Amino acid sequence: TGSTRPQRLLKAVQKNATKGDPQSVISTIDHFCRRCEWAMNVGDEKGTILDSVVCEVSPGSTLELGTYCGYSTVRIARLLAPGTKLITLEFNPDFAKVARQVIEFAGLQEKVLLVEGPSGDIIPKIKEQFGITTFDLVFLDHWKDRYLPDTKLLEECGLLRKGSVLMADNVICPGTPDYLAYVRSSPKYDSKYFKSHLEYTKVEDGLEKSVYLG
Ligand SMILES: Oc1cc(-c2ccc(F)cc2)cc2cncnc12
Ligand SMILES: [Mg+2]
Repeated sequence: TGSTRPQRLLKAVQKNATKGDPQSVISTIDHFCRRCEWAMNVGDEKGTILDSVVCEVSPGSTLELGTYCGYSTVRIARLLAPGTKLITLEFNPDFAKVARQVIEFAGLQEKVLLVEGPSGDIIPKIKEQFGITTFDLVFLDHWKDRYLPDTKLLEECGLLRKGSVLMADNVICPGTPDYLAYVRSSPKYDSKYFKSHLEYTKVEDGLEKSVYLG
């Protein structure tokens, strides 16, 4: 049987990137997606915006919803201060299998905890299982119909604090209308749209940055 797109992306990383060099892993995946096969990574254009927010927040604790092949996991983890960690949740076991290898190839496995399973089931267990009080930064990049319920779950589970930053991918394409309406109308959030493009294309997309006001 043939390989999958994530497996072909992993092969490209193993062949062309430099072990232990996160930037080479990022550049290799971007090149693969532009020249060989499009894949749903946040990409280089939106990735640069994400990088700037990660640096601004300089998070002690980070949550990523939706790992896929680990591209944004590597982007974020490479910027984290020593001793700080990123928890990333992935529902699809085949994606998780590839992501673990990409993250390890980048040499970032000590900074990343990849947890397999549905975000709605895992989020309520995070405090007790991983000793997290609150998240300083959350990157939402999973199924679009989970953005709003998972955000409400993070609130209810006391995983957000005054100043916690939510960064949401794909708020235009594929689009997350219920999530956008919520963070833009709720008095609990201060929300801002960063206009960009769908990864590796000219189609409009963007990131929504929402600061939790408590
Ligand atoms: O960044 C993304 C893009 C797309 C996507 C797929 C097909 C298409 F035509 C347009 C956009 C889907 C995603 C699912 N999960 C997380 N991120 C995604
Ligand atoms: Mg995305």
